[in-house]
Amino acid sequence: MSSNVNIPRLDLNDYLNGTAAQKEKFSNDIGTAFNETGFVTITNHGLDKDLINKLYKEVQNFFSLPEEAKLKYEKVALAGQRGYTSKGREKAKDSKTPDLKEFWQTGQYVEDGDVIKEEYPDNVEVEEYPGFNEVTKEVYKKLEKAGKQILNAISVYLGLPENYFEDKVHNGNSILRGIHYFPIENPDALPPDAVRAGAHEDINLITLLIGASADGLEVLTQQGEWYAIKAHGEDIVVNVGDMLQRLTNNKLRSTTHRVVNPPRELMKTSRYSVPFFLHPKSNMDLSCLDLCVDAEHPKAYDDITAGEYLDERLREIGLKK
Ligand SMILES: O=C(O)CCC(=O)C(=O)O
Ligand SMILES: [Fe+2]
Repeated sequence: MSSNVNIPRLDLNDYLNGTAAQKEKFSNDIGTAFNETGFVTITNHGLDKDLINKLYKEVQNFFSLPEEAKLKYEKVALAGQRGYTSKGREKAKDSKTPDLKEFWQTGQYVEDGDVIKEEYPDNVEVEEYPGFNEVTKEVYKKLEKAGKQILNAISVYLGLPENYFEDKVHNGNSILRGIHYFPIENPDALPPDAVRAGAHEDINLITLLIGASADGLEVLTQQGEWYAIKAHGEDIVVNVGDMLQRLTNNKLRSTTHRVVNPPRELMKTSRYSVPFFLHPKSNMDLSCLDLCVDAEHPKAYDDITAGEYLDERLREIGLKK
């Protein structure tokens, strides 16, 4: 494995409360890493240890419910965008075999009277565990806030106004996803290509991932090697998604990543993780930014809105018919 993989550990507090020099360094470091590996880890992101522990406890509670109880919350007609998605439904874009996971999705809470609320399905509430609904809401709001702060830093790196994304992500179509990679009782019965999460790129602008309960996340480096991400304790992992790669005409990279199966002796254990997929509103124009297009970097993508792009991608991963 190559040793010069640039996945820096950055302190968000440097950007928010630091000196002008610390702020500038944060923007440059995150921009450079997003240009090279597409991944960073972030400390001081606004979620404390107790909140993260509570989140994992509630996520485990929910997935421990019997399958019939969970299926009450499955909304196939909503393309899994809210509530529960059962085992075997989602696969990576270029894969035929579904991922070895089940998940829950919480969407935007529009609480300021914005008419955009009509565009979004209501969130689904878990009756058995009221604490699940409370903690997912709190985590959604805190990760959304951290995500907006990170987008400000990226805007500065790109030479855009610091608030470039503000109106585009306000009440945006972001999703908090609680994932359970379930135990495999009989590994020999698995299709040979069955993995926890097949190699993929995220669809959205940026993803903020709360440290998973076990190893397994790997990123594909520019040298074509798989590199294991190790997040320390409460750090979050932040990566670029395809919408930001498109907008920046490939200046920021949406890096391929996957979640590998555990070694055989750990196959009967669960893995939990909670990514937050930060999306803009559906009307955001994802046409490549003029300042990312020049003779050396000709425009690589057709113009599209975020809403059109999301529909295209949900079809490719099997969630939308
Ligand atoms: O579970 C993880 O560590 C990553 C999950 C992921 O990449 C995704 O859901 O897009
Ligand atoms: Fe991902």
